[in-house]
Amino acid sequence: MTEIPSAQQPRSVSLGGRIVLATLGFCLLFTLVVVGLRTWSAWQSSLAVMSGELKLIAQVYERTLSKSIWEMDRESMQTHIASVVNVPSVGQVVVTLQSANRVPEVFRRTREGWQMSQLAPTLQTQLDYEVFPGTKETVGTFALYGDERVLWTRLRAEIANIVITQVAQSLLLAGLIMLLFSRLVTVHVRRIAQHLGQLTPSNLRQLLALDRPPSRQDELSQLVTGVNQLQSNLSDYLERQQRDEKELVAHRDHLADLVRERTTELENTNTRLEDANALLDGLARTDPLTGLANRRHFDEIKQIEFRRALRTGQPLSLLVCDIDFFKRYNDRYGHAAGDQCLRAVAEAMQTTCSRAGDLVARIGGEEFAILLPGIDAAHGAELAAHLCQAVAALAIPHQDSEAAAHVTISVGLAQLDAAQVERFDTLFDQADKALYQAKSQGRNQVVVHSPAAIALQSDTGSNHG
Ligand SMILES: Nc1nc2c(ncn2[C@@H]2O[C@H](COP(=O)(O)OP(=O)(O)OP(=O)(O)O)[C@@H](O)[C@H]2O)c(=O)[nH]1
Repeated sequence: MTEIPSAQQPRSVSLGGRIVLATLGFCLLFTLVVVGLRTWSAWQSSLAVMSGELKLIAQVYERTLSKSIWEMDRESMQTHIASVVNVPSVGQVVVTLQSANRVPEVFRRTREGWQMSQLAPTLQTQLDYEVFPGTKETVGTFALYGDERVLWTRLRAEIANIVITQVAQSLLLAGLIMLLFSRLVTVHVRRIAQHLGQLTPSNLRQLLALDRPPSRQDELSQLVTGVNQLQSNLSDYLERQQRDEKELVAHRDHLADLVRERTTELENTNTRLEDANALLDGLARTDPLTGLANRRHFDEIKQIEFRRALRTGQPLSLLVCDIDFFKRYNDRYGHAAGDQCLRAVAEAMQTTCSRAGDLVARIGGEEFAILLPGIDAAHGAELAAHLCQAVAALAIPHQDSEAAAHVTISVGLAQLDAAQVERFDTLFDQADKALYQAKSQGRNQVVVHSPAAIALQSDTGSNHG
């Protein structure tokens, strides 16, 4: 799960807190507007009250003042004017006496600190005295000026009242909204957040339920339905995925088994083929009668050893052997006996030249070639002599041989002279010539090729050149 680093996380402000702040802001604005309206209204009603008061004062004092003026009772008039100006809402009282023959006389009484104002109401009324019933005489005018300070004092008291009630009202409203929002929304949103935070693939089947009447259908119930639907879909999807994964694993295992079986089969087949190939290869390189290497094998090895000797400078000797008077042997003892003789001679040769690297091959009817890597002519000649002795030791009777009473062989030997010989065939010719020489010298002997054409006589009693 990817977590947002704390440094990048925005500062957490609860939804309820935002609602409260918004409500308080709205209430403040509302309070300002209402306070303004109510203040204007209070001012208007204050003006109306003061006008009413002035009117009432005028009604109360009109008759007594008219009487005092008519009766010329100045003292009483002054007393009345003084008592009028003592009424709190009155700032100034002006009484003007009218007389037909005289200049109007003005009596003015002003409250201390009062100033003429355009805002405070003013009331001017005519003073009439009823001399006789039904006969009225105008004696003067009576002007009352309201005191603006009283208006402001009253307004201040009213404003305080308005502000206190309005603020209390707004605070109560904000508190109520916060409480309702918390109970109806915030607590459930927290529950949903907690539920989502605890969700794991293993508890997707545990559905979300809010602690409130199920009959309540609103945005929260839609959210709960959506969350549960999402969980259900996710759970189904995960189950399908797990099932598919299991099937996939089973298929994979089955496929692996098949591949293993097939591989084993192929390996067995390959092993059998390799064995068969090795067998065929062996057969292709083996002389079926004697079990020695055949001509083909000899031709392969001779090139390898020839090149190795040229490269390393190690000596390489070649023996070419031939059974003496073998035609006569066949003629006297029969072909099967001839085969038996060939097998016995071959075994004797193989036993004598059994050093690693020696190669004994049957290269013709009764002709054999022996490759002796690392062996020089002197050592090779000794080995050839041992060969002749080994064949003689077989004591195979040969009545028609002119060389001995038993089967004998003649051997031609040549050592590779790397300075002179460039092809193996040359070495073979040299050994073959030495063999020819051994034959012509009476057989049953070893002849080593050399310019002097040395012939050695074997221990069998025959001559060696
Ligand atoms: N039994 C048998 N005889 C074979 C085989 N291969 C060749 N021969 C015989 O070997 C004889 C070789 O005779 P020649 O080449 O005249 O030589 P040789 O009689 O040994 O006389 P020299 O070599 O001069 O001593 C032939 O009679 C072939 O038939 C074989 O596999 N089995």
